[in-house]
Amino acid sequence: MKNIAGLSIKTEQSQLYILDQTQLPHQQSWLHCTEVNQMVTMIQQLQVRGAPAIGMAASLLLAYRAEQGDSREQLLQSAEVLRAARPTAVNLMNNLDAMAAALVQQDYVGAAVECAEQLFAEDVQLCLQMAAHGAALVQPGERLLTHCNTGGLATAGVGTAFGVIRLAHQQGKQIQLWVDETRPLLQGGRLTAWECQQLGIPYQLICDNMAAMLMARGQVDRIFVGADRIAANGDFANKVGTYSLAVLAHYHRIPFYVVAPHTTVDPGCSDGGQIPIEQRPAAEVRGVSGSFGSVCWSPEQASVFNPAFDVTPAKLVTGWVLDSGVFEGAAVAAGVLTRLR
Ligand SMILES: CSC[C@H]1O[C@H](OP(=O)(O)O)[C@H](O)[C@@H]1O
Repeated sequence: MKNIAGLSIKTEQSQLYILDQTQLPHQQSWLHCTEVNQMVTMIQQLQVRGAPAIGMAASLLLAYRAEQGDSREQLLQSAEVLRAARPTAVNLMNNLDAMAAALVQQDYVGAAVECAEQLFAEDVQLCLQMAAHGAALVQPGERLLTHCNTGGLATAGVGTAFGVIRLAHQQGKQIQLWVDETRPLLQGGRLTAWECQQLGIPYQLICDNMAAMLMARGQVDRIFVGADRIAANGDFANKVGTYSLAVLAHYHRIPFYVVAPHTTVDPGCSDGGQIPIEQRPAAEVRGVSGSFGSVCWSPEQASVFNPAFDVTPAKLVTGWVLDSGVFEGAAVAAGVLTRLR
């Protein structure tokens, strides 16, 4: 396996390393990953996270196991174990489907390694294409808002929604960025803020419940969010809190865009009601933990509802920024998303 250098995933001398995102922004800790169950834990604990990144980590782990001499049968079984790690991000399933197709070839070791490397390289390019299409929508001086983390930490490349924002900044458009902290796991406050610091993007961190006031004050010009799975009709699942942003944007007539590669579209889901939504541990809502320590601020017996994602209906979306272009309501209603692959 050749050397690969992503912001949160890298291979060196055929060994796989994952940047532990639960320790960011205060600690950069690279974890050496060699085992399937270890990768499952990393995905489930969001040490590696983000729809494309999850898929890349899983496929590269399988390629590593192939080079270690695992049999075809072992590798196909490992792919099924990895597939069950998290249910919503369809990129995980798509990557594992591609790896399974490679594993039936006679030289399954070489095919698995080549497939994993190609998937990574493809996502790098898809990110650049999404960024170009999306940044063209951004007018000079706009105040943008984003939710969760959709940058290099969540992908193999520059990101999805954050890749758009990053390129608009690099194009000198003088954008300002509102960053939703994104409770409960704070992907915005910890990870997007960290990526903004690395890139010199002017941002202000807000609690999720402050977005409405900013929109009411006319201080948000455009919203870009990512996606974990897009249904055939354009409904999409994304980090919980996205739906409320979309409703607010609709009410305040603010352009609202979802940014994702075509590998996040699931033609098998006719609408958002068919997207499986991951339910996560109660402890994540009762308190918080990370490199800064941990604290539980709720009664330990507090009953908790903790869906990792919510579904935004297509009717609330201004446009879908994909690697092949920007699509608006009529095209999506006509089924364009199902003809992209
Ligand atoms: C570029 S996809 C990022 C996508 O994944 C995040 O979820 P999680 O942090 O739970 O993996 C969030 O939904 C982002 O939009």
